[in-house]
Amino acid sequence: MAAIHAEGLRVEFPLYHHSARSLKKSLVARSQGRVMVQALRGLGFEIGGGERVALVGPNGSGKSTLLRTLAGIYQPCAGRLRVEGGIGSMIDPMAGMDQFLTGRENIMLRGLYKGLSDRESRAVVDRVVAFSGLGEAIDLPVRGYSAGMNIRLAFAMATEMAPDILLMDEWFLAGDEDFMRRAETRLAELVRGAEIMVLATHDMAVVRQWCNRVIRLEQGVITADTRMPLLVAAE
Ligand SMILES: Nc1ncnc2c1ncn2[C@@H]1O[C@H](COP(=O)(O)OP(=O)(O)OP(=O)(O)O)[C@@H](O)[C@H]1O
Repeated sequence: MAAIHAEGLRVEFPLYHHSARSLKKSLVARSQGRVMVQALRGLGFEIGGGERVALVGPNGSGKSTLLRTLAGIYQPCAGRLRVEGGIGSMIDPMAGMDQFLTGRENIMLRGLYKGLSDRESRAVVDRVVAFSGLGEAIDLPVRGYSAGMNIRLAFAMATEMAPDILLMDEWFLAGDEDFMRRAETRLAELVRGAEIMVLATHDMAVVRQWCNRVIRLEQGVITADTRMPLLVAAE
C-alpha cells in the first residue's frame, strides 16, 4: 500500500540577491551567515492509500516546493520523509526534455531511458504522438514549442506511466479546451490507477472534482487539513 509520512519537514533556499527589508522577516532566516528563504517550516503529515490530496494556499506558500520535495527533486534540510510506492511526477512540463531534440525524439529517448526495448519505445512514440495531437510539429525541436504545445507533449508522455503515487502541478491541467476534453478521460484513468494523488492547485473547481482531502499551506506551514467526500472524477 502506498503511503507518505512526513515529520518536521524543512526546506530552505539560499537567497543570493536579496534586500532583506523587502521580504517578510518570518520567511527569511540567517544560517551560517547566508540569508535563507524558509519555504517549508517543519511540516508533519501522513497520506495513505485512496487519498487524493489538494495542496492549496496563496502564492509562495510552499505548494510547489512540497511537491518537488515529495518527488525527490529537493532534499529537506531537516525532518524525515518516507515515501512508499513508485512516484509519477507531472510537475514541470519541460523536465527531462532535451530542447534541441524533436518531440518525437524526446518521447523515444524517455522510453529507452525507462528501460523499454526499442520496439516498446516505438509503440509508446506512436501512442503519445497520436494523443498529443501536435501534428507535424512533433518533428520540430521542442525549443520552438509554445507553452500549450509543451503541456500537450508532456501530458501525453506522463500519462503513459502507471504510478502508485501521482504528484501533479496544476500546470498540467492548463491545456486548451479541446485538448483538456480529451485529456480528462485519460487523467481520470491515471488518477484511478494511482493509490495516492497530490495536486497543487489554486482552482477550487479542480479540488472539488478530483480531491478528497485539502491541505492548506501558508508561509510554509500547514494551516488546515480537511477530509471531504470525493465527488466524481476519481471515484
Ligand atoms: N528555487 C528556489 N530558489 C529560491 N527560493 C525559492 C525557490 N523555489 C521556491 N522558493 C521560495 O520558496 C517559497 C515557496 O515557493 P513555492 O514555489 O513552493 O510556492 P507556491 O505555493 O507553489 O506558489 P505559487 O502558488 O505561486 O506557485 C517562496 O518564498 C519562493 O520564493
